[in-house]
Amino acid sequence: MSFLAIDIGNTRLKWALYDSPRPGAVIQAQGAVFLETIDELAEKAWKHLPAPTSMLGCVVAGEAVRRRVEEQLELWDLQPRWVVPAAQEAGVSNGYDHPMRLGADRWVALIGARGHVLAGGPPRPALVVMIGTAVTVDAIDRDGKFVGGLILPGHGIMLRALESGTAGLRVPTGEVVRFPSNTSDALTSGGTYAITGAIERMGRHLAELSGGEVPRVIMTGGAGWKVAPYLDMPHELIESLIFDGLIHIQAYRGR
Ligand SMILES: Nc1ncnc2c1ncn2[C@@H]1O[C@H](COP(=O)(O)OP(=O)(O)O)[C@@H](O)[C@H]1O
Ligand SMILES: CC(C)(COP(=O)(O)O)[C@@H](O)C(=O)NCCC(=O)O
Ligand SMILES: [K+]
Repeated sequence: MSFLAIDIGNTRLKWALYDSPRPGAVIQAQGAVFLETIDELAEKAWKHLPAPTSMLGCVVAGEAVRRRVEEQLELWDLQPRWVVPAAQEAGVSNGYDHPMRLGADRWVALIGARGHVLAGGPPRPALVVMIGTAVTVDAIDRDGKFVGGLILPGHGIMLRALESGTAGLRVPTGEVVRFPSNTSDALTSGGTYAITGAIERMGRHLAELSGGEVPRVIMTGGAGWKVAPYLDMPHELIESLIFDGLIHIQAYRGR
């Protein structure tokens, strides 16, 4: 009863093969590839995998990319299935004005985070932070309702925007420091603190909404490890958050 989980972001496709579609399942194989090389999955990374019994994925990289991945999935006799954000799923409700317009990765991460919250004790509010191509900072209340979230440019996009919009900001990567005294450090620190500042602000908003209760902060995404050291609030890095969410959805649907 193996289960293939796939997360297609704007930069990379991440996949993991689990031994079952249930929380606590064990990863048998996993990988990540840049979108430029997704057409090689069937002949490379997936070639020698045991055929998965089922799959579920989330895509925010567009229809064309999704179709290219479905072609790779033809390697196996498998029905491709992709999460479509809804008004509710797996015990989480969606407060977006138009629930289907929420990024599927955000929706799945929220469901994964809710699973971690409930597994860890009594219900409490949580911030779900994803540091990928873009940065998202999503708030879920004590009752499991997604109440809203922020979208920011990721670090790479911030730098490219500054490079292309100015004459004098084309410099090597710098260090994150409190009082940058050169252009490289100013850009690197500016980007990092823009992200941590947004997280801290959303943390305050959610705590206020929750009568002062401090939310659990769960961070994920390819560049999460770069930002985490500068975040001045207790938090956890859970690399598998999206996969955890996909497993939750699959398990919930299969009950
Ligand atoms: N070894 C790495 N490979 C790819 N991206 C990396 C790596 N290390 C850090 N990153 C950062 O992670 C981001 C991609 O993260 P990811 O979660 O895969 O994004 P997305 O889900 O948007 O595709 C890149 O923008 C980059 O800044
Ligand atoms: C915000 C995102 C671009 C994040 O993408 P990512 O950084 O994971 O590649 C994606 O979740 C998306 O396209 N969302 C749709 C719009 C929304 O969530 O409101
Ligand atoms: K993502």
